Amino acid sequence: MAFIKSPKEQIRDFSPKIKRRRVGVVREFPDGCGSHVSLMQQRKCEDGDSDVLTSRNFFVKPRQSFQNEMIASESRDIASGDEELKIDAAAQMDAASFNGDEKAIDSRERVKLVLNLFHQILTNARESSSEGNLQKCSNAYGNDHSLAVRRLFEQEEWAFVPKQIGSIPGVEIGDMFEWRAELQAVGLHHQRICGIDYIKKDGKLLATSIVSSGRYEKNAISFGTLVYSGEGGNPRVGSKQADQKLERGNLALMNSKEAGVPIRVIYRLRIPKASTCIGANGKELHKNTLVYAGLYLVESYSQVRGQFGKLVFQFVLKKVLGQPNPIHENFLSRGKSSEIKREIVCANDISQGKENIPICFKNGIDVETPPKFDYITNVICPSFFEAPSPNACNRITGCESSKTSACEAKNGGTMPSDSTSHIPTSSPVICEGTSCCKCTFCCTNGVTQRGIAFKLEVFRTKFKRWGVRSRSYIRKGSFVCEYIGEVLHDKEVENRINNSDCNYSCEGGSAHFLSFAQAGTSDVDNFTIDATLHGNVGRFIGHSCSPNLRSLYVLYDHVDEKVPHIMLFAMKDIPALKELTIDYSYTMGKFGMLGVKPS
Ligand SMILES: C[S@@+](CC[C@H](N)C(=O)[O-])C[C@H]1O[C@@H](n2cnc3c(N)ncnc32)[C@H](O)[C@@H]1O
Repeated sequence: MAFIKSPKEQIRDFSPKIKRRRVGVVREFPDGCGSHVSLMQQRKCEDGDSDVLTSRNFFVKPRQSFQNEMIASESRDIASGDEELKIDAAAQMDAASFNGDEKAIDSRERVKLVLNLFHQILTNARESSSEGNLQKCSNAYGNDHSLAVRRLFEQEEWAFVPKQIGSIPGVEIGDMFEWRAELQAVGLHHQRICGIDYIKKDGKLLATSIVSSGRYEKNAISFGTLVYSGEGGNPRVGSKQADQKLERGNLALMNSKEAGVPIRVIYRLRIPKASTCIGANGKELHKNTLVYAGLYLVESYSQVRGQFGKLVFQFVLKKVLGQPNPIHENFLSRGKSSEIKREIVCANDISQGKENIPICFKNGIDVETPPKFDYITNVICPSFFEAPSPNACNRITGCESSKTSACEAKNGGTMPSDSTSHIPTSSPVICEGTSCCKCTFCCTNGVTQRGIAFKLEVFRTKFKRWGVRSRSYIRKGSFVCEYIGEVLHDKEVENRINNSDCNYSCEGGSAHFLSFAQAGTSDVDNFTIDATLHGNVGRFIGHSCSPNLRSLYVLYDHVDEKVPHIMLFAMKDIPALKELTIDYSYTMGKFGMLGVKPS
């Protein structure tokens, strides 16, 4: 478990360096929540998270065998006359034949790399298609996706994952894909057209994975249960109307039921036009997205008369318990209007064009309209605060890595980020590349400076007024938003609350303060961010005892650790439409939210 810290390390990371003087306001959160969080509870919060970045061994497959399998596998999709023969050849290749040199690669990184390579190859192939190359190859291999997968495995032998039963290392529940070829590239499902994939083990066909595409009669109604129609005899996918036979995929599913073998299930979602998702490859996905939903067991099967009067196999699959839902189930329901559609959009963009991505306001509960406040995208510093001039930085010529740069030195010798996220770090403050670096935007360390990258929306909750959620899947570690408002001395906040008119007591008792204490500061130097009158989407983020966001202190436009930017990051993978929450308590991440008690 790469990033789970020992209790000692957590104390070092999170405990305030100074004892903080309390200001005269009271934190407000549900009973039993938000009070002192013990270390064990903190650990539980973090442990509850699936740590997908565990290293596993990865084996390299010999070139000859994977090529045979690819040829057999693709031949089946292209459906030639001697299909049966080739299927058997493919099925005989099972996970056991997977031998070769051993190479330790982090499995999650491997999956990301494979997808990147796949897209790179696809792009290159498309670019060269003007010269007619792609056309020629497309004809030979099926289409450009097949070609890209094939080239990927030819060029990068290690990338090939043979057909196997069970989870694929590095692929997580909720991972999203745009094309079937991507499933093939990462080893989730090797069939490009057929919904059922299988292997032959000890002379028996066993299903490895299925893609529920909704092209057959029965649709998924929930992630817990999938009613899946067998293959064959479906004119909608080009075959002749006929009774389905207990052979190939159908036989494999039946055998898997008898053997109690788990099957990977991939759903094709019907994502409403207005929403977006971020796929495992970091791309924004729109509709027909494929999502990996986890392992399922065939519970029963039967033969029923289908809509064309022919016999159809129906398999009922149940999700293996203990696995999370990959995404909001509304995406599965079709035909009837979902909760999401019934919501009224109160404002299309509360940021009024100030954010990269519009932030809309939705209310499906009552007739309340959005509260009024001034939307800002930069913290407002008090008049007495003078942005200190950054320390001399030796990274002045551009993006080349320099072990001695001020940023790296401040981050303990490394940059704790890749191009989209910050990895957990023991450094209390992350230095992202100050203005002196002159490479703020091209460096991978400029994660938060690029602004909000997910389609966030403010929505009406049942019990705590407004909350924030994302319409897209957020991967663990991703930057979500900054908490923005006016930076004030605690004393000033206290005054504002005591002398407040409606501004600090209206909005149903909601308060919008976030206070932080820093090492080496005196009481006089304690600051609070007040987002009551001026703020951003962060002011609507609710409290939870098991939050999905955490804060990190980030410096980029100055180096004054007293007033860092408070950046909120996903501490776990967050399915689309799940409410985003932070822990308001003081003990997590050295900051706390102060709320006014509702009258
Ligand atoms: C930063 S605001 C969050 C946005 C707020 N819900 C709103 O409608 O503006 C903090 C306030 O939200 C409410 N709140 C946040 N999380 C809550 C929770 N888990 N249970 C009840 N109220 C909560 C409290 O009124 C708190 O003072």
